Amino acid sequence: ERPLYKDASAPVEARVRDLLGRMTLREKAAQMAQIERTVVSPRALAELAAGSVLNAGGSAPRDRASPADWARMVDDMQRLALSSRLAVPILYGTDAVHGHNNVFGATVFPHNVGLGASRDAELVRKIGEATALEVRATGIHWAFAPCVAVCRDPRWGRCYESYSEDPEIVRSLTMIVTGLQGQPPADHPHGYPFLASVRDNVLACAKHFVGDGGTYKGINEGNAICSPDDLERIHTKPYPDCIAQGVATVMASYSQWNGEPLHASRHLLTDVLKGKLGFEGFVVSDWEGIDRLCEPRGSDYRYCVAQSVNAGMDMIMIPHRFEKFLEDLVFLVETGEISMSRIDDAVERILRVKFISGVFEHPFSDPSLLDVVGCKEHRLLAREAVRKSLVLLKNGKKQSETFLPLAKNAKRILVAGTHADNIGYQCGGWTIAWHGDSGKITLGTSILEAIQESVGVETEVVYEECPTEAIIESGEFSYAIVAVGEVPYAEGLGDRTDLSIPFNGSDLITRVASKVPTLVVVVSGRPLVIEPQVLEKIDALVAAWLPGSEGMGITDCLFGDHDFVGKLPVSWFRSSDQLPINVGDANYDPLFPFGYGLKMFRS
Ligand SMILES: OC[C@@H]1[C@@H](O)[C@H](O)[C@@H](O)c2nc(CNc3ccccc3)cn21
Repeated sequence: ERPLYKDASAPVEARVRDLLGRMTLREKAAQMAQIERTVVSPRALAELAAGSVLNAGGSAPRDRASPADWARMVDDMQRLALSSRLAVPILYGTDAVHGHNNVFGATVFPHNVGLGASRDAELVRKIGEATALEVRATGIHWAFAPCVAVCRDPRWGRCYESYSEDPEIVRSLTMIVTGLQGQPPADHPHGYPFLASVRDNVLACAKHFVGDGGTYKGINEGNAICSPDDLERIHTKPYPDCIAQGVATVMASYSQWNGEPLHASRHLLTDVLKGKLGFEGFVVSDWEGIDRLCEPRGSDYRYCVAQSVNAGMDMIMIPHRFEKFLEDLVFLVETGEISMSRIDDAVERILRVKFISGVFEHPFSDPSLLDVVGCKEHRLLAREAVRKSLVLLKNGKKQSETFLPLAKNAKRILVAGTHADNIGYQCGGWTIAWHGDSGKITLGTSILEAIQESVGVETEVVYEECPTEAIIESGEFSYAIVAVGEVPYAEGLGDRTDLSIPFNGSDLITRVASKVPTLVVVVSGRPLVIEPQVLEKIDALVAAWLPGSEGMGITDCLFGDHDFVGKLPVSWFRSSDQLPINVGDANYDPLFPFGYGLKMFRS
């Protein structure tokens, strides 16, 4: 008769125990494996029954794949998994970290640093809801979000993935977990994974546990050197809030704490996260995260597997060497280096998440959701998020005068700069490609397009990415908007000690502002150096962070339809040699302090 684990009316823990009891050691080891979509095969899913699949940043069924292409791909994989001996469905995971950013045409929301400037937990929850729907539309069950790093040094290439340098802001914005997963009932058991609706919600992943944003000099995958108190007070701080919301998974950090790699830290993964904080979901490694436990990377894989699994790692994001992983893990258990009780704990956690996720009852995608990807309602939400993320840093050269709002019916305006007409630049990393890209990489509205859309018919908009002196001088412009900033980057590619405005942005600003009243919009993942002699020349300055696809959110404020509400979530340093500089430091002397943000209108 029907095995208990297939009975949806049975208690989850009974289903877990029943299924676990039926599994061979190899099947248990396979459940602990997460493989990349390009190594999926009938052997991997139907024969060996791998537990999970992911796509790396930028890895898609094809160029500009449609939501239906994505859903078909995931459903095909699921069909293979369901043909395995015990028919345990896979969980498919993806980095939907600012919308469903791998998918062409999906709504691209502001990156976390901009949401930190909004300080709006309810907005962030709604973004989670919208993102969950767009992810579900493509048949995907699990988002590797939110990143709850507390970035303490903006030289870090992942600074923009952090909501703030202030752990309290990060904590409040963990509300995205409730958006992604749904709201747990009041009596939901503490620490237990939760998913409200298999149709509308996706599993979340709090990452990267712990101290990813606290490494020395912001070096990516580096070493966080701090006391246990500081680790808890700053970096661990957001995790209890994620756990209280029923977060289903936690991803381990590539970084080390006082020299100990997180991927091999029994103290932090087991004693703290699972013990003290009571986390009952599962811990997943980062990409080849266990390989980094030996030198050369992955050379002694058996050692890497033993160290991480014994530390409390439950699922390994391998992502390619699946059969090597299987072989090593089975060997380690058979030789007693890893106990069967540790394996059972890991597999119980994985099965628990699969049962509460509803994937056993609803293993396939819901085609009725397909039109939700990039829908108008979500784009309006993203536009609202952009508005609320902007920080007004200067408005007028003298105390009395104000420069913004800009006139919509000006005779002639100059729009200039590398970031004025570039969707890729305004989306930043983790968009379509892993480290992002330049140009029309997805659907959206550039700053220039938003300006053209916002001004009156009589207004002439002159766009020059890099205007000549002649154009600047002869143009008779009412005012100029200069959009400059950083090109997209991800992870270590974004580690930088020179935080001046790239492409000689400061020179362009000076050339234009010397002749024309000028607003500067900075599009970046972090504060950039603005020299005093440059700052004094410009009439207004707006930090736009990495706003994503909805450029209209910027002009909504520039032209006065909405006031600015954003406040700096990070300290705006004067120069890189001040770093690290965080609110609360002694001799705190930023150009603009944490929490700073002007309004246009007297409220
Ligand atoms: O995309 C999966 C994960 C992502 O969720 C993590 O936040 C991030 O740390 C992450 N990085 C990679 C790939 N990293 C990598 C770095 C250098 C060379 C090749 C891959 C994958 N992932």
